[in-house]
Amino acid sequence: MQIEQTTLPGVLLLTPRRHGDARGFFSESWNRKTLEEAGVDLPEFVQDNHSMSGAVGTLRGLHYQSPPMAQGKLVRCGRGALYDVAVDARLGSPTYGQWFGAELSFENGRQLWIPAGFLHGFVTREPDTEIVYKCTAHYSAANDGGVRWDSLGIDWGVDAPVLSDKDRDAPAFVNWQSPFTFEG
Ligand SMILES: Cc1cn([C@H]2C[C@H](O)[C@@H](COP(=O)(O)OP(=O)(O)O[C@H]3O[C@H](C)C(=O)[C@H](O)[C@H]3O)O2)c(=O)[nH]c1=O
Repeated sequence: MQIEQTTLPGVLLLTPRRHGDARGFFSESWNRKTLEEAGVDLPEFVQDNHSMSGAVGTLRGLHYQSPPMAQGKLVRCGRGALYDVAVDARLGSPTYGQWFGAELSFENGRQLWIPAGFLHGFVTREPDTEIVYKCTAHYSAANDGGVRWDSLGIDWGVDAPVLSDKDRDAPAFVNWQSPFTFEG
């Protein structure tokens, strides 16, 4: 397991080992013990999500769930490729409003750990891209929220993404009141 810090303390890039052979490969995509032995202690996961986006340039985000249903997410790409982004939304954080992005793909096998208190979004780089991710809290429509994808200067690599109506109508970051506070 390769573990990399990012420019946002708390957000980690994880790359599980792949065992290749003539058939292809095998990889333990999630193993709590492996991470704990490497000094990474993630919260309990209670829900797995899986979405597929057909068109290149489909952008889902920037999303969050407000407390007490805030979600940490361990994100990976099951098919295709995507650019995954986390934004620090914790009021009082030294990195408040800062973002980090990484390409996650079937080929590179990389995963992004995004703690609760961060916005999450991604844009697809290949057709029929599938994202799978583990969440530390169950879905709660009442706590579901979003911030406009283009209101933080994020370099998504796309000018006119495919968006849901919800994402198209989301508030700009500057006009949004974060429900999260930095706890050191
Ligand atoms: C998130 C979620 C959605 N749904 C239902 C609600 C809607 O009927 C339908 C599509 O939901 P939505 O348009 O919110 O899906 P995404 O745009 O992919 O949203 C997700 O994408 C970003 C990148 C995230 O990190 C979040 O997990 C989530 O906000 O699935 C559920 O039944 N359970 C769920 O956990």
